[in-house]
Amino acid sequence: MGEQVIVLTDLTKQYGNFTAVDHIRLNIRKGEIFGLLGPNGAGKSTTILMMLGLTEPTSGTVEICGINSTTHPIEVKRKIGYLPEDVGFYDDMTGPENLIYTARLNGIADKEAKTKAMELMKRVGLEDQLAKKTGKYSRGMRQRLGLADVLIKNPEIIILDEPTSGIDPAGVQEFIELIRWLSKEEGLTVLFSSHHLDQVQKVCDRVGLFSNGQLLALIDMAELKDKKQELSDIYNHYFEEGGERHE
Ligand SMILES: Nc1ncnc2c1ncn2[C@@H]1O[C@H](COP(=O)(O)OP(=O)(O)OP(=O)(O)O)[C@@H](O)[C@H]1O
Repeated sequence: MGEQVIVLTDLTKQYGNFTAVDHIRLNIRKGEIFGLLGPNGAGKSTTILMMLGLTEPTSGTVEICGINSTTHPIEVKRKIGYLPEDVGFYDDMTGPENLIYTARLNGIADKEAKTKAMELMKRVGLEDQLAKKTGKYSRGMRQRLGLADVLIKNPEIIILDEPTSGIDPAGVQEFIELIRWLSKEEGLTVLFSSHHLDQVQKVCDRVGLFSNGQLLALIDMAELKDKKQELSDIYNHYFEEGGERHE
């Protein structure tokens, strides 16, 4: 059993009488790629917001690398890099200029920022785009730069929210390989929130199936593979077409 870097204990969020996240208990190990899978409104984003310390739980706790996200949100933000679905850049600046800007905001000295920016451009496969303004980037290039922008802060955990939406199939495949490589080579813990079963199946080590604020199932992808099952078999066991839950 590796070190637990994300520990959710009976995590609950209510909006008035509505329960968006319902007593979630979950431990995620260092270096794991963990998928948050579930239909719209399942509670994935609310759970992520509580991990980031941006929303307070109604009850229960979130600990990130042993730090409580609710009481110590600033410390937690240093540990987590968050890539939203649509990342914003300064469009009239190049990729490296955008990365250096982020590095400066995070207190990284100029010389180191420049070196790291160039290293990361290479690592995310944008070494041929050094002089291009980000306003002219394709969607896939923007997501790659988004990943570099998250990594320049040296996070221990990265949270990717629907990171492949709008990218073509070849771009998706490359992005998935990049995520796997980062997790394997750098021991980075990755949370991958998505509706895409096929992508979650390809990239994740374990998957949590969310519905109506609850964690319905925890799926170990290696075990699933051994049993020659597909993630869709499990998903369809819980949901009918259109996201309705089986009784
Ligand atoms: N600020 C809020 N006030 C009231 N209800 C909210 C608020 N934020 C989220 N909810 C509700 O909580 C539930 C869970 O939403 P959440 O965004 O966490 O789901 P999700 O799984 O991330 O869905 P999606 O895949 O569509 O992003 C939804 O029913 C949503 O309408």
